[in-house]
Amino acid sequence: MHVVVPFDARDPKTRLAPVLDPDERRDFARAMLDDVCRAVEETGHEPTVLATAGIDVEWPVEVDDRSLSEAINAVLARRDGPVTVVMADLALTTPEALDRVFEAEGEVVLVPGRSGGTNVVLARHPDFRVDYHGVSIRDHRERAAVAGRETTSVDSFRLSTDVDDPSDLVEVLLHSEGAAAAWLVDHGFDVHAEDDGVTTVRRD
Ligand SMILES: Nc1nc2c(ncn2[C@@H]2O[C@H](COP(=O)(O)OP(=O)(O)OP(=O)(O)O)[C@@H](O)[C@H]2O)c(=O)[nH]1
Ligand SMILES: C[C@H](OP(=O)(O)O)C(=O)O
Repeated sequence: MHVVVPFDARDPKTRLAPVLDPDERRDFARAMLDDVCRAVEETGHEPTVLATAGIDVEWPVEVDDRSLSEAINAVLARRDGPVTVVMADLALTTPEALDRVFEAEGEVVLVPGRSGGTNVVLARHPDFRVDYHGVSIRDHRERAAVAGRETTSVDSFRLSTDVDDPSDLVEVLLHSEGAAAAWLVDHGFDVHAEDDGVTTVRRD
């Protein structure tokens, strides 16, 4: 299985700017990338990082500075067999969660992200192409349906939890033991219960 992990190496995780400065966002994004790639590796597949610029990681890196969808579609167009795309911000990923995707049947297997995104795509049909951003889960289902492809959804808390906004950091602290969670702890983040919900605080 060809497993691609797309990564914005230049200015990642801009939505975390309220709580992390640019260097911290890069470091935290890299920690999440490491967690995702390691989980992929533990399933027995080697991840390829599809990055917007050269980066130094333990896994093969392909550099493509086109938009996310263009870069992924170029991979889908040139590969013969099935391709899985796993987003690099799935800090709660485990090998077991990924195995559920690899074992799911269907020509197109999708894991929805919260708020309309598509966190994992397994494309077994050679004609399937992605269209990320906006309500991409709806767009991907519609594309598959129009083409008469069978779509399977995998319901996974771990894989549906992408880390986009500051409120998502609670999930990393509570449910991950990987590099991203360790990075947050090292940088003073902690879970904090308030009257109106659970959030994070950052201590000096
Ligand atoms: N190769 C590639 N990967 C991208 C690109 N844009 C985003 N990604 C990656 O695609 C995944 C999902 O993207 P987003 O959730 O929007 O992440 P992001 O762009 O780092 O975050 P924001 O700046 O907050 O939107 C993450 O793994 C990103 O690193 C791109 O233009 N090219
Ligand atoms: C790339 C995008 O990610 P989100 O912005 O939803 O996290 C999507 O899944 O379409």
